[in-house]
Amino acid sequence: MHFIVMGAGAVGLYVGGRLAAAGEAVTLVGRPRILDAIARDGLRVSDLEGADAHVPARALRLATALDGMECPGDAIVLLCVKGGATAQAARALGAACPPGTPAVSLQNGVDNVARIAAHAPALRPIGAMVPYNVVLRGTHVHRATTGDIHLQRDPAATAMADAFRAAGLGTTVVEDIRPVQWGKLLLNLNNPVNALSDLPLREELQDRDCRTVFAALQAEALRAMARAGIRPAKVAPVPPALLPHVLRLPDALFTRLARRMLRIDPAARSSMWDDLEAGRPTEIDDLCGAVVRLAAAHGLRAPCNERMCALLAGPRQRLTGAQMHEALGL
Ligand SMILES: NC(=O)C1=CN([C@@H]2O[C@H](COP(=O)(O)OP(=O)(O)OC[C@H]3O[C@@H](n4cnc5c(N)ncnc54)[C@H](OP(=O)(O)O)[C@@H]3O)[C@@H](O)[C@H]2O)C=CC1
Ligand SMILES: CC(C)(CO)C(=O)C(=O)O
Repeated sequence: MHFIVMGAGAVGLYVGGRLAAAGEAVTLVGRPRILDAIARDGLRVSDLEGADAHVPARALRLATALDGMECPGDAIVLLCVKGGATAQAARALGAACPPGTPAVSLQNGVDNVARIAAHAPALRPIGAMVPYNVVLRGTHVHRATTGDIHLQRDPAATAMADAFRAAGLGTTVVEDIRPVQWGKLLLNLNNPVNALSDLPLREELQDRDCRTVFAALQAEALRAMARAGIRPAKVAPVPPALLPHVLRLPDALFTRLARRMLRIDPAARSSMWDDLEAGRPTEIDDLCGAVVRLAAAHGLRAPCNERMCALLAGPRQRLTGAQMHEALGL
């Protein structure tokens, strides 16, 4: 198997780095600002449980574009770009990879498999879900929370899951990835709250004002999902329907009940915080925007998610939980 990581950022470098450390053939396709440093220093891959490996640059193939690249017949693409970059990445992959090449979306949101199918119809898109947070600092990627990667069942998924597990990437193969992706989206509704708060995840989740904003976004999403007949899978230690209730608990009770949820590296922040800090477009439309669209398609409105989309569309803001309450009209 030859893994092509399309989008060498936090998730792509973590997954690709672990596979390469286990001896798998890995090509990283990414930006010069990241790949030049890896070409010089190699890649360090670590996790919350203490795994720590150095992958020398010679164990990786590094490419800034797919043009002219020989795509092996046994290639598996791991698509790790942000949702807004999926269409362009899929078109480049479709032009470079043999028909039928599996393209696994390790992205957040619920729309990327359809985007791959629309922009690269000859590839075989496979849905997946990455539950954990990854922190990228220079040439060091660190998994800052826990959980298993979930993969849609597919003829290619069994061998892929074996390779992932052998590399220390806990993996579960599921019959239907859609409910899992909707379950993850419920958790990702914290991304804009975390990004606006400008706090590390662990601190932000210990702030009740921030948690109640997160809960309001989730409550609207749960209502829309129920109306649409979507039953989100349990991705956190708490069942989806109970999440907003647990988030609204007073701090002391929440901290006691949600001990597993708070098992987060103190430095970890959401991927949306990374984007805001770097001045890049965020995935707000794939998260809150998806809730707004689902609600609208089923005769509902999701006003808090609508306002969150508007807040993230404007200039960079830093808001306390109380200020977010006011901005969302809570
Ligand atoms: N970070 C995290 O902890 C988690 C992230 N996710 C999800 O995983 C996905 C990836 O997130 P993350 O790893 O944080 O993203 P990053 O922004 O860290 O990495 C994506 C990288 O891909 C690059 N890129 C984009 N388009 C191309 C292209 N056509 N060719 C080569 N490189 C390209 C980007 O460059 P540039 O910025 O210049 O466009 C960027 O360096 C997202 O959907 C995210 O929501 C899921 C779980 C956890
Ligand atoms: C793991 C989680 C939910 C929060 O960090 C995430 O998916 C992200 O940052 O995008």
